[in-house]
Amino acid sequence: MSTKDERIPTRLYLITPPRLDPAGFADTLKAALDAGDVASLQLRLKTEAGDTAPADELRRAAEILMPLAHARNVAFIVNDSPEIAREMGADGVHIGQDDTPYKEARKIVGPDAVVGVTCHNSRHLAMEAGEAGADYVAFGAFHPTDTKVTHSRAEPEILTWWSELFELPCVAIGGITVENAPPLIEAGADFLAVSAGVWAHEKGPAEAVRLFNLLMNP
Ligand SMILES: Cc1ncc(COP(=O)(O)OP(=O)(O)O)c(N)n1
Ligand SMILES: Cc1nc(C(=O)O)sc1CCOP(=O)(O)O
Ligand SMILES: [Mg+2]
Repeated sequence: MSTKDERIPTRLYLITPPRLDPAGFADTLKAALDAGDVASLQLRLKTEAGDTAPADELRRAAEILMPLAHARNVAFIVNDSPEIAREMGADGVHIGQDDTPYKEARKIVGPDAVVGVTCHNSRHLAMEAGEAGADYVAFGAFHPTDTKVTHSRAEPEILTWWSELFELPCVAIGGITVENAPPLIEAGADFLAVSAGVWAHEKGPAEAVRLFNLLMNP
């Protein structure tokens, strides 16, 4: 088992606000991505009812936002839709337990794309996803969140358990802020997936990205 000092530093995985005007959001995104290291950006657009946004909305947002991410060496992940991920040339897709099943998603996006899977607080779901070929497993929610209605609560121990047993990266998600992030980093999260903790930070998204990076690369 590697000690904390030997570990590869945890990195930031940004998740877009669920509703946005891509042209109006572009400058905010550029400032956030220029403020520090960001591993990936997930395009997660939802209707008011919480369903996946219509395909044309996903397409337009990807057309505008993906080049900004790629210009800064930030991977662009599409949430929910492997078809849009493939069509737009995204770096991958994130699927939950109620989305396209892993095998089907992998067939659509191909062997070289990233496929991430929601595993809630389940060791079983994570081992199943890893066994199937997922590129990362996501555990959550670690804290209360207004961004998504959640039914599972994960504890930092699941990150330590995973990191000590498996090479596959693990992502922590759910209500993560600069203030509550340190125990998740310590526990072994390879990535912190954050939405409101960055976009709604009181000092602005760029400062939030800077502060998260201070935690991850002290
Ligand atoms: C990195 C990451 N982890 C978990 C989720 C949640 O996915 P899902 O359960 O499919 O819920 P929605 O995000 O689609 O509402 C995620 N998107 N990203
Ligand atoms: C998209 C998502 N999935 C979760 C899970 O528990 O699987 S929690 C969540 C919301 C993430 O946004 P914020 O950083 O604003 O809490
Ligand atoms: Mg989903």
